Amino acid sequence: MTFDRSIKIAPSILAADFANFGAECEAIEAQGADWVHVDVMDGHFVPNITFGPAMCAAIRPHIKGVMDVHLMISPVDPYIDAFAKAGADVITAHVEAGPHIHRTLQAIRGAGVKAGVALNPGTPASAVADILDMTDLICVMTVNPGFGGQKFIDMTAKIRTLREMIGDRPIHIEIDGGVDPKTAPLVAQAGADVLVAGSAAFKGGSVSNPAPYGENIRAIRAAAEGTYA
Ligand SMILES: O=C(CO)[C@H](O)[C@H](O)COP(=O)(O)O
Repeated sequence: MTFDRSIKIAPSILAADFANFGAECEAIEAQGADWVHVDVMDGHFVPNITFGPAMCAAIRPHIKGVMDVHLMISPVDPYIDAFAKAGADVITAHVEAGPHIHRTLQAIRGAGVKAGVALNPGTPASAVADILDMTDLICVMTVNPGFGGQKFIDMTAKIRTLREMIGDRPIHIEIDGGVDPKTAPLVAQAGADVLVAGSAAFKGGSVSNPAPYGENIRAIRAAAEGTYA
């Protein structure tokens, strides 16, 4: 996985057909997704339960590109090896999920995986100031985590602060929650390069009618790149 700052669209399979994940991953990639985002929720750190490492391992053969695993779980450390073995390219843990984010990031990189750290809307940019050199991605939550389809919370000031703090380090800024063609330009202009989109990416389409996925992804990308009419 090489680093670049171009806009990457990462559809969240939280909005896909839960009975058909393998085919959904293939369809969304064929329609232009750059990364596939997998939202792991435990019913403890967030009030919803989704899937675990076995599901990630099952969909891995259906994803050609980056499998981006967002852990909304606490504790995190006992599960890192399982998600790494499942084939994650990026594993992101929340800074709020425990007292030892430094140890968690070390463990993720130690497993040979890119290490991401996520910030809830109520957590300031300063929470990652001392861990930048061990971080490959900062996920700025623009909803309170737990569910898809929520209203976008404006975190553009935080994104700008993070971009300044990062300087020339090779760290992605990922935005997660309520990203659509209206909100994508705000976060891209502020300095984000990875845009997670669930509802806005999958809306109107299906495995048997995937063309809307492509239209949705092209609209979000064009908006982020400043060409959306
Ligand atoms: O992490 C998440 C929720 O915790 C989802 O990835 C996020 O909400 C994306 O869904 P949508 O684009 O529908 O808001």
